[in-house]
Amino acid sequence: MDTAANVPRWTPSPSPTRSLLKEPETKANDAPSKRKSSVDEVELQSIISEEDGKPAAAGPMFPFSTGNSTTGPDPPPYSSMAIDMKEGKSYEGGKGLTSKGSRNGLLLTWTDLWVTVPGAKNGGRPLLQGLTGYAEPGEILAIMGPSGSGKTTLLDALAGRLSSNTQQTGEILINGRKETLAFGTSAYVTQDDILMTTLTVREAVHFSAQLQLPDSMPTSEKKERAEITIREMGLQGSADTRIGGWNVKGISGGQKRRVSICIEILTRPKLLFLDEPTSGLDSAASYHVMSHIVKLARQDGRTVVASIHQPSSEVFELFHNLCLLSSGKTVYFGPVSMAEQFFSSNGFPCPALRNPSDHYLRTINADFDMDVEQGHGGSTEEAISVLVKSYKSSEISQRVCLRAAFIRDQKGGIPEKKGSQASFITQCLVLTERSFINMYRDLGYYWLRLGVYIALCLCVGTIYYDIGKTFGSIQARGSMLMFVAAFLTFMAIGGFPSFVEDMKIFGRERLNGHYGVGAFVVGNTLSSIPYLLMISLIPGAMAYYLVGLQKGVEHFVCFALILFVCMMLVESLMMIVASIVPDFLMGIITGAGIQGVMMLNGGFFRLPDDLPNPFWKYPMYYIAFHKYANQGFYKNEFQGLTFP
Ligand SMILES: Nc1ncnc2c1ncn2[C@@H]1O[C@H](COP(=O)(O)OP(=O)(O)OP(=O)(O)O)[C@@H](O)[C@H]1O
Repeated sequence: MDTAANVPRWTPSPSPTRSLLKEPETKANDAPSKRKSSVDEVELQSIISEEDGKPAAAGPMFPFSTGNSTTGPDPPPYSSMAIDMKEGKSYEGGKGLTSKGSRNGLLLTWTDLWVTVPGAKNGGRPLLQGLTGYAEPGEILAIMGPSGSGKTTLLDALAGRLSSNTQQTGEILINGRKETLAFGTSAYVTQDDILMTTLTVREAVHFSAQLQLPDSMPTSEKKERAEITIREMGLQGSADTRIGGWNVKGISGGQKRRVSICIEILTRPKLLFLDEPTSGLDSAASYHVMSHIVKLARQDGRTVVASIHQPSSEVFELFHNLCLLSSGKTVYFGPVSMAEQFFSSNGFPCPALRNPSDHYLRTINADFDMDVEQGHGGSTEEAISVLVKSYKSSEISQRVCLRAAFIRDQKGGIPEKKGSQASFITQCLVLTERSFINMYRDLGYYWLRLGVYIALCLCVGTIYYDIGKTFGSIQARGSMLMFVAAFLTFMAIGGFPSFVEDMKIFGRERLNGHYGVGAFVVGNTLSSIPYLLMISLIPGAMAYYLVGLQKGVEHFVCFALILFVCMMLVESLMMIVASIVPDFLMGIITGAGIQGVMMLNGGFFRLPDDLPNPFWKYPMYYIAFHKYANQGFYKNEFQGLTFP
C-alpha cells in the first residue's frame, strides 16, 4: 500500500544530468554483458557515422549510469536493448512477444515539433514545445503524461488532424518523406466513441469490414475477419447487443471503447493511433486489449502510437518506447525499461511495490501539487523542470535525435492507403443498407416525424375540410398548399439530432479512409427515399383527400411528388448545416433561420413582382425553394379547375 512515506522525496542530486552523461567506468570486474555492450556501442557509433554520413555525437555511446538508483540491479545497457540502427530494431520490450521483423508499418519521425495556439500574449500559447521522437514498425510507442499535458495534441499533430486554430512548426516525416497522413493511410481511434448506436456490435463490425476490406476478399473471409477481431477484443458475449446511446442503454463504455478499436484494426492498418484505448476498461480487459494490439504491432510489423492514462504495470511492460509529456514538453522519451533508471538517477527513484507508470505520473503531475505542504523539499514544478532539463542534455535525448535523423534518412516507399478498400459501388450499397437500418431503428429519424406529420395533416384536413369551390376557397387552397410546402418541409429540423450523429460518424470514418463523400451522399440519399416517400404519401393523402383538392390521381401524384422533392431538398440542406454546425441547438437555430428566410421569399407572403430589388427578388426569390414548390402546387391545383 502507498503511504505518505512511500511518496518519493525530491532531493535534487548535485548534478542530475551528469550521471547520465558521464563516461562509463570500465572496471575489471564488469559483467561480461556490460563489456559486450560497450563493444556494441562502439559498433553502433560507427554504424551511425557510416549510415548518416554525419559526425557522431561527441563522446562514446554508453549505457546509462545507475546513478543513485535504489531500485535494484542495473537495467540492461541501453544499446543492447534498443539499438540496431542498420536492421531496424530489436527492443526487448513487449513481454513474451517476439518480433518477426516484418516491415508492414510506417516509420514516423518528428523533429522539433511545436504546436501553438496563436494569441496576442507572448506569441501565443504553446501546446507542444519542440518535441522530437519516432515510432517504428513492430513497436508500440506509449505517450503518457498528466491530463492536459498534450498527449492528444501530439497524436493529432502526427496524424495530421490538428484543429484549424493551431499552428504547427517542425518536421513530421513518414517513411522519411513529407507526406500527409490523413485520409486512409492510417487509423485513428479517438478518445470519444463515435459509433452508430442503433447497430449491434456484430453489425457495426461486419458493416465496417465490408466497407474497408477489398472487394477481392471473399465475403466469407470478411465475415471471419470481423468475427476474429470481435473475439480478440473480447466482445463475443455482447456481439448481438445494440451499441446504444443517450436514449437506449446498450453496451458499456468500456465495450464501446473496444468496438471502436475493433473497427479500426480490421484492416490491420500500417500506422495506428490510439487515444486512451484502455479508458473505461478494467485491468484484465486493458491487458487483453493491449496485448492484442502489441501482437498486431510485433507479429504484423505495424506501427502503433497510443496515448495512455493509467496503465497497470503489466500493460506498461507491453510498451516499447515511452514518451512522457508535461505541459507539452518532453520529460522522457526512450525505452520503457530505461525510464526507471532515468527517474532514479535524477533523484526520483520508484518506491518498491509501486507501479512505475504511476510513479512517473505522480512525479510530474503539478495539478494537485501538495509536495511543498508535505515538506518534500521541492515543488512538482521544480521536479518537472529538473527532469526536462536533464532529459534535454542527456545521452538518451541525443540518441533519440540520432535515431530520428537516421530513420529520416531511410526513405521508404510512399505510404499507400491502408486497406485499399472496397469499390465505390460496394461502399454505396453497404452504406445504403446500414443507413436504412439506422433510420428504421432510430425513432427520432423519421418515425417521430411521421407521427407529427399525420397529426398536422389531420389538423389541416379538418380545418380546410371539403373546401368546395366558393370564391373564398381560392385563397384557402393557396394558404393550405403554402402551409404544406412550408411547414411539412420545415419539420425536417426534427431529425437534426440524428443528422448530427450521422455526420460525426461520417467524419470519423472519412478521416480514417473508410469511404469518401460520394459514397456517403449516395448511401444516405438512397436509404432516405423510402421513408420520405412514405411521409409524402400517407400524411399527404390524408390532407389532400380531407380537404378535397382537385380530383384525379395524377393531381395527387403530382402533389405528393412535389412534397417528396421538397423534403429531399430540406433534408440535404439540414445535412449541410449539420456538417458545418455540428451542435444540436446551434444547428436547429441555423436551419430554422435559413428556412424562415426562404419561406418569406417563396412568393406567398409578398407577391414576386412586389419584392424589392436587388437581393430580395434577385437572387433570393430564385434561390428560395418554396417558390418552386408553391408554383408547382398552384399549377397542379388551379389549372383546369373552374370556380363559379
Ligand atoms: N485547438 C485547441 N485550442 C486551444 N487549446 C487547445 C487546443 N487543443 C488542445 N488545447 C489545450 O492544450 C492542452 C493539452 O490538450 P490535450 O487534449 O492534448 O491534453 P491531453 O494530455 O490529451 O489531456 P487528457 O489526458 O485529459 O485527454 C489543454 O490544456 C487543452 O485545453
